[in-house]
Amino acid sequence: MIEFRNISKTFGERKVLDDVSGIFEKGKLSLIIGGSGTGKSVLLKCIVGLIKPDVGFALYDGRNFTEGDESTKREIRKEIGMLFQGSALFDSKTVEENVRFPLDMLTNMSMSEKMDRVYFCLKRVGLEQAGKRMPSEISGGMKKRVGIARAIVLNSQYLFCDEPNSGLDPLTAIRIDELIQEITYEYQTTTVVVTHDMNSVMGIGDYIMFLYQGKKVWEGNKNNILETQEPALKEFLFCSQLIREMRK
Ligand SMILES: Nc1ncnc2c1ncn2[C@@H]1O[C@H](COP(=O)(O)OP(=O)(O)OP(=O)(O)O)[C@@H](O)[C@H]1O
Repeated sequence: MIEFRNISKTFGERKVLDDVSGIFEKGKLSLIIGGSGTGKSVLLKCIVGLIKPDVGFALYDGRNFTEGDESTKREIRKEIGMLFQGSALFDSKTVEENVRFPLDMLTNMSMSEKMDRVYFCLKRVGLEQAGKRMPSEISGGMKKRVGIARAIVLNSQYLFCDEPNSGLDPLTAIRIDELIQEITYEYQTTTVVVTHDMNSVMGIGDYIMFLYQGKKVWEGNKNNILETQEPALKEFLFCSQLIREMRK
């Protein structure tokens, strides 16, 4: 479980996050949603330690990641897996080497132990045949799968995914969501997804936090989101003609 309290962040004159608190539970998929520029990525970065908030902190199963000592932070960092926007694979490394990278950097495992783990993870995402290929030789959906394999290779307790569906066709996007959902339930990870994608909101949102102008203005889940009376969330949800027609 990740709990974060009172997170605020200002860049120059602009308050990008204003006193945001919340809880992401273990074994569940938590989504951060909202329009462009509302602070979703900055919140994610504050929680994973890439940006230091002006105020507030994040607790990882009770351990303070924002204000804790270096050894606590190092311990938590090893338990975090990240799927970056655009997959962020190393173009000059094979699929297998990309997935192995965190093991090379952060463990003392032998090469055969590492390769066992790499192929276990590649198999889990359906890519055990693609280990020797280069990122340029595989599709966008496969790249996301490689990114997921790399994110879980350290047996991550906490999985963060920044726009995992961006640039994918709708069917591939749903397959990636399903894979993230399966992994969350199977390995009981605390999973956090930043997304705009309405299919994701309705398909995998065990918990949903809606940000508007840097504030959390609604929280709930996929089963009650369509009944919201929050004006900014209604505008976000029902902005497309298709969704308005479906709602009728
Ligand atoms: N390092 C930074 N320095 C200055 N301003 C920043 C920095 N990072 C983000 N911002 C600003 O903070 C605001 C929120 O950005 P953020 O990336 O969190 O938005 P977002 O909700 O993730 O949007 P999108 O969905 O478009 O990615 C934006 O106005 C952005 O320009």
